[in-house]
Amino acid sequence: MIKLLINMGNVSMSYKTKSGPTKILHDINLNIYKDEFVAITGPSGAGKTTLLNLIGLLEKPSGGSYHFMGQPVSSLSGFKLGLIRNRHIGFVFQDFELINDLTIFKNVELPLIYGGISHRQRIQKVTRVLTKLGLSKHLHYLPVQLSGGQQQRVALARAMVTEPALLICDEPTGNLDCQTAEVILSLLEKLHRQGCALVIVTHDMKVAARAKRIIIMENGMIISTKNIISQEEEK
Ligand SMILES: Nc1ncnc2c1ncn2[C@@H]1O[C@H](COP(=O)(O)OP(=O)(O)OP(=O)(O)O)[C@@H](O)[C@H]1O
Repeated sequence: MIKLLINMGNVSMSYKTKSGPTKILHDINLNIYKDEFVAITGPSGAGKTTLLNLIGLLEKPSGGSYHFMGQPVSSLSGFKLGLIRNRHIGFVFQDFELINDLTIFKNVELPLIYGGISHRQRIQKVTRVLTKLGLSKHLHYLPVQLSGGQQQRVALARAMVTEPALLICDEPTGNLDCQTAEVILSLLEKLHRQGCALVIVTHDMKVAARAKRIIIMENGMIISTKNIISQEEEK
């Protein structure tokens, strides 16, 4: 198993705008290892989601080098990136992003269908993960029939079902009340203890403080990195 999941060297990201290319991320240097729990925080517009999209292989950097599990991202095809995402990365978003006309079971089954997993194994895996998250009685419900916290647990189940090496969460508790947010955070921490690397974008410093390392962004740059265990400023 490769220990270094993410290796970014001087990564930049530009978007085309009417007035020409606009650089959103500058000189991002970042390593994330397989046993890490990292929070990314910073003001609105700092580039957190853009960085998360790069980490999660949803977009390719405009410059610099990015290796995911040792593989150079810029030279991989969209198809290959899709396979890596399906196999190794789970995503959880603020607004759950469940498919509203599919049952809970089918929502969670989807990444396994894309991954070519057999019908028998899919039933086992989906039932197991939904039971683990306390949703065994809701397999045939539609997302709208569940509370926000339950929907986020379904989203978490969908992200976990492929047993990814890395879980990427964009404001996972942003739409939840404190108590429900705590349930989701505890589940994420449990997943991390079981060996899944976590990267969370959050505005909430109480959420960020649960991580082992906090990365603070401003104006498209990483301005500081704080290691929570040693309380030591690295930069
Ligand atoms: N597709 C795009 N085209 C052009 N500009 C973009 C695009 N996506 C993001 N941006 C710009 O990049 C900057 C960073 O956006 P990003 O969403 O990464 O910030 P953020 O730190 O996640 O903000 P927030 O906390 O408000 O979600 C913003 O100025 C945004 O307008």
